[in-house]
Amino acid sequence: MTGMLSLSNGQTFTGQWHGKPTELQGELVFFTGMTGYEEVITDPSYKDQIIVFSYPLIGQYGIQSKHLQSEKIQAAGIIVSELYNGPLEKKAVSLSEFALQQQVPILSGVDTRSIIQAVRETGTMQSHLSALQAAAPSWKPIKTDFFSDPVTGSSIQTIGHGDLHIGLIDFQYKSSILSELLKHRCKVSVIPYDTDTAKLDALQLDGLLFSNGPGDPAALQHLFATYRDWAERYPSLGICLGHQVLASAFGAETTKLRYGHRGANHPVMNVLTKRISMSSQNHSYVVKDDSIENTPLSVLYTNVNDGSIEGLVHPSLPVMTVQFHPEAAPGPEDHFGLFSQFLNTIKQEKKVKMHA
Ligand SMILES: NC(=O)CC[C@H](N)C(=O)O
Repeated sequence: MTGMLSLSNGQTFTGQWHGKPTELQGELVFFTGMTGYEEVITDPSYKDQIIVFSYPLIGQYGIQSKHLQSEKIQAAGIIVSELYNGPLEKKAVSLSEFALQQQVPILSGVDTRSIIQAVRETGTMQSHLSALQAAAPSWKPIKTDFFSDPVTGSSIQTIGHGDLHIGLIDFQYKSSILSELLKHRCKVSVIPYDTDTAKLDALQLDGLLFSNGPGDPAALQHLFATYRDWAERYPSLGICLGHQVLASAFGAETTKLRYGHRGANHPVMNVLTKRISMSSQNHSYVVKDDSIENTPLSVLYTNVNDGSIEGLVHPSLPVMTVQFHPEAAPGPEDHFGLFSQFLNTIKQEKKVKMHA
């Protein structure tokens, strides 16, 4: 079956449709990593987006549940140049089978280089995928607020055992972030992002990890004062959306990049050591450079390609944030050490308190 992708700048692309015939709209973003499609399509930060993969062959190793970042495909649609469907290792299901089960369409056989060029030239766009080759209906605005409804029905879940008890502030965390904490033998409480401060305090946590998440961090503005209070009282690490939210809580502003950073080889520099390392990234928004002066925070990491802010640190509190993904999944493991650094800081704080 033939399918069509229409972009809001008027360009259209036809390819082969995989899945039930349907049509849908979503923000079109591109991922440049050569591997890692299992992690990418299930990463909740890609919620409702249509992902174009720049690597020309996708599906080579099927889908294995251990790599998934959440219980389902979060992307609204998947676009690839060539789709591989087998043969595969016994344990793996094919990407197209997995997507079919979850009713997420794949468009293959498309000129992904031209699509990505269009996104780079026009910037992130609304796009329409259709099996019926129907023209796009009138464009809906891109959904960027995933946090306006209160979290109902979710409660605090505690997982694992260990000396340190970490609160994972849940903006729809990637499972690899939780696994990193569990690997370091932490007890982790997953805390809905709009939990009452009294409930959070009752857990007697040793530190907070503000998770990644979809959409615009400004959608959480109503909670910035609360997060600042938490970060001033608990050692805190922010990852991606968590970084943007903590920066905003301390007075910074965020803005949307033209087409975002999504890939597995984004070089970042530690401005103190001048050391450059490779990072995994998936974001549209960044903390605005000139807004840092309104905060107590200072820049610790910058992006080598475009100079944007990649990490912040508080001068006197144990608060650190990174725009990139230290948990990788997918991507380089250069920043796994940030988890031990965060946990060692907490241990030091605890010692200081014990002897005070
Ligand atoms: N991975 C994330 O946490 C993404 C953060 C935010 N939704 C952005 O696109 O910038």
